[in-house]
Amino acid sequence: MAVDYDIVIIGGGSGGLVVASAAAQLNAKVALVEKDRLGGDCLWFGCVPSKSLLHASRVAHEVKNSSRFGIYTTPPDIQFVEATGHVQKVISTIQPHDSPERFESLGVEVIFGEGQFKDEKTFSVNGRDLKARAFVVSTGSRPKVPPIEGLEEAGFLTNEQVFSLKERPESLAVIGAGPIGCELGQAFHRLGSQVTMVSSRDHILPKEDPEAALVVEKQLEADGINLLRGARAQKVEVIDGKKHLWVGDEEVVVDEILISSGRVPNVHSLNLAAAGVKYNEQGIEVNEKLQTSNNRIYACGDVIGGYQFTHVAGYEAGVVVQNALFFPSAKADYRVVPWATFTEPELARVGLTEKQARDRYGDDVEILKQEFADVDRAQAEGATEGFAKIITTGKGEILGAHIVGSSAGEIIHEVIMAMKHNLPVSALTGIIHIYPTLSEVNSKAALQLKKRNYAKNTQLQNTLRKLFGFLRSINS
Ligand SMILES: Cc1cc2nc3c(=O)[nH]c(=O)nc-3n(C[C@H](O)[C@H](O)[C@H](O)COP(=O)(O)OP(=O)(O)OC[C@H]3O[C@@H](n4cnc5c(N)ncnc54)[C@H](O)[C@@H]3O)c2cc1C
Ligand SMILES: NC(=O)c1ccc[n+]([C@@H]2O[C@H](COP(=O)([O-])OP(=O)(O)OC[C@H]3O[C@@H](n4cnc5c(N)ncnc54)[C@H](O)[C@@H]3O)[C@@H](O)[C@H]2O)c1
Repeated sequence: MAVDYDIVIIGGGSGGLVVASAAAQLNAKVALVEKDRLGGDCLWFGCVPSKSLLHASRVAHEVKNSSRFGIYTTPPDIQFVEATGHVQKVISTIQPHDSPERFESLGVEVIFGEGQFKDEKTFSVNGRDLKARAFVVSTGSRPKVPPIEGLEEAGFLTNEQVFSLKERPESLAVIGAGPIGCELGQAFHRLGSQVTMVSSRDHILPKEDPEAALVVEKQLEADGINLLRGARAQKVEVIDGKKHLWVGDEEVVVDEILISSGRVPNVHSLNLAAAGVKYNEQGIEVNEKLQTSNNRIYACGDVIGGYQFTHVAGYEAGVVVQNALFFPSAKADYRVVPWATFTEPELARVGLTEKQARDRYGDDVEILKQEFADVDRAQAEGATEGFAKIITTGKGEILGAHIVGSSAGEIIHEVIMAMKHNLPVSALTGIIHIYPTLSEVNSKAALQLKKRNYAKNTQLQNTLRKLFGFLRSINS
């Protein structure tokens, strides 16, 4: 039986919008179902507002600390509402790119509504039954709220409310020290809130290289953030308008609580069972072609768990477009997935950690670590905290990289390029780096393998010693 659409996409965020625009530009018949606004978390409550707020907070910090460069100012007068005004301005400048009008102009039928699967071949929304050759579920994720006694009654913020606050909370407890907690904790603290961060682990950013995460942790504490490690909030109570939070033996009294303790996939209202789509707590189960247990239905982005980043949702969307519109042969390849946490200093990563590398490659692992303090540009800018750590095999195959420091999220790209194209680490010393740039941290790290191998090669050293001796002896 004929169907109306080549592809019906459910969820118009980072993943769904890429599928929609690519499919429409390939002349497929496309419908996009969105329950709220196009743009998803990244535009409204995620990447865009968080990076805009972080920038404002970084400026405040720079002004406050400018005396180290001989620039004296009065303490900055931070108008919080104007800083969040900057955030909203950035969102509205970017938003037209994700607007219904733009997608309609590409030929996408945009349907606003929250629908459900009726059966294995039908998605029903606003009383209409949509039948398609393929469906894509890209409904994203939402904040996971931990079971803390009294939290619901006391009220709390998540990333969905925090960017539209009209007043700065004078004090803020941040529950969870992953990327959301660290980025927003630092931003609010630098904009004038007194921040207490509660980390269930002994260190912040537990998914990162521990040594690199420690550099960020030290900066958060140097900023003045009160970090409670290895602790969980148990109870909240509102007393005289303040939120009293019990964390182990400590009682923390704050104006607001921000929850940043992980994400849950948006699967529940879709009636996935009717479509034969399996899911678990992490999200929808997919194979490497991003097909669900119903091979006509694909899924991508946060809703499949895994790497929850905008650029990964976009990458997966590309795989889905190929497979859903044509023959399903493309496989998602996660060998080289980079990301960054945009605190100051930034922490960027690609590939394996030191531990993962040692688990897989045993003793055949080299750690090439270069401190920013030995990079001239870092000295010039007073940005000497941090390092680049490139992990390779003895022969120089790049297994991973962890850069913590100023602009780490930018600097890491040449390592990503080398790794993706299977270039050895020597490729990073084989190009001329502009002097003085922070990117020299990569070539300096990479050079260490060459030096280390030369230091081990006593035969070559002796040969060269003899050769130069001979050349000197015949030089008249
Ligand atoms: C505070 C914060 C900061 C972040 N910073 C970064 C960053 O700097 N870099 C980065 O790469 N990633 C960042 N992320 C992660 C990034 O936002 C997500 O990985 C990305 O948005 C996932 O894209 P997605 O398409 O899966 O979901 P989304 O972009 O969230 O899109 C899902 C869409 O589906 C819609 N939807 C949900 N349920 C239904 C339904 N039943 N029917 C119809 N529509 C539905 C939603 O309304 C939404 O529009 C951040 C996240 C947060 C929370
Ligand atoms: N710069 C970026 O790319 C960026 C920024 C923000 C978010 N993100 C994405 O969003 C995802 C979600 O971020 P997140 O920070 O919410 O989640 P996360 O899962 O990465 O970190 C949450 C942390 O909270 C801790 N935690 C859980 N319950 C707790 C409790 N009751 N008390 C104290 N700590 C508790 C967890 O152990 C964990 O370390 C990230 O994994 C990332 O993929 C990316």
